[in-house]
Amino acid sequence: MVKHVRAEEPTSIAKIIRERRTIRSFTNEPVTKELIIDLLNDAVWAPTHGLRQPWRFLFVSTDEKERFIEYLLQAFPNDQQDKMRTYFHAQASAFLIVIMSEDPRPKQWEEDFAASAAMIQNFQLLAWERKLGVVWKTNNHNWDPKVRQLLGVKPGEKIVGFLHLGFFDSEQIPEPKPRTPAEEKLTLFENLKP
Ligand SMILES: Cc1cc2nc3c(=O)[nH]c(=O)nc-3n(C[C@H](O)[C@H](O)[C@H](O)COP(=O)(O)O)c2cc1C
Repeated sequence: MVKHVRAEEPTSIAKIIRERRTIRSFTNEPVTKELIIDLLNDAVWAPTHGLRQPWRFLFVSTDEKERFIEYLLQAFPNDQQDKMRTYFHAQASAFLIVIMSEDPRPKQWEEDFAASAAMIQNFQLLAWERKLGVVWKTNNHNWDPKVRQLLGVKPGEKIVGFLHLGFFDSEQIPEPKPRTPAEEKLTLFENLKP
């Protein structure tokens, strides 16, 4: 019988899950569509109820970044454009926008949102393995009708993640933010007091 004992060394999956950090500063190495398609073709093996695969993607490569930022700035008031230009330039080398189709049925909506999040985490872990850093951004502009329109997000769709991407320097990985041990959030049935 297989015993489910903890290995002396973390498995490679546990290692990557623990080591992955949100990365906010990137090198100049360009991010190409070939790499992103490769990563996404693994990430989409996430669980998805009813095999609905509710996601689609908009990718902006490093080569297109400058033109994309100027395009997107149209959505922002004049007095915010300089700030947003600096922000987008400084905080991404490329962008991947994950768009989910919104099922009007609440159960299916939740399942689809959960599947999209699982797929994004797959992507983040796969990217980490290739030294491609990710910040999963949920800034207010993800809900802005002007941003949605410029990005071709249709009624009945939502932006789940505006991912800022770029290669990272292994010497400059942020310190981990320790997690609460699961035991502190775990109730054993023997102690359950409803
Ligand atoms: C759904 C979601 C939304 C997030 N939105 C943002 C965001 O808008 N801006 C940001 O800087 N980080 C964002 N993050 C990244 C978290 O801040 C980050 O995961 C957290 O600080 C823990 O750091 P770590 O990923 O390095 O462990 C988001 C993460 C998730 C899962």
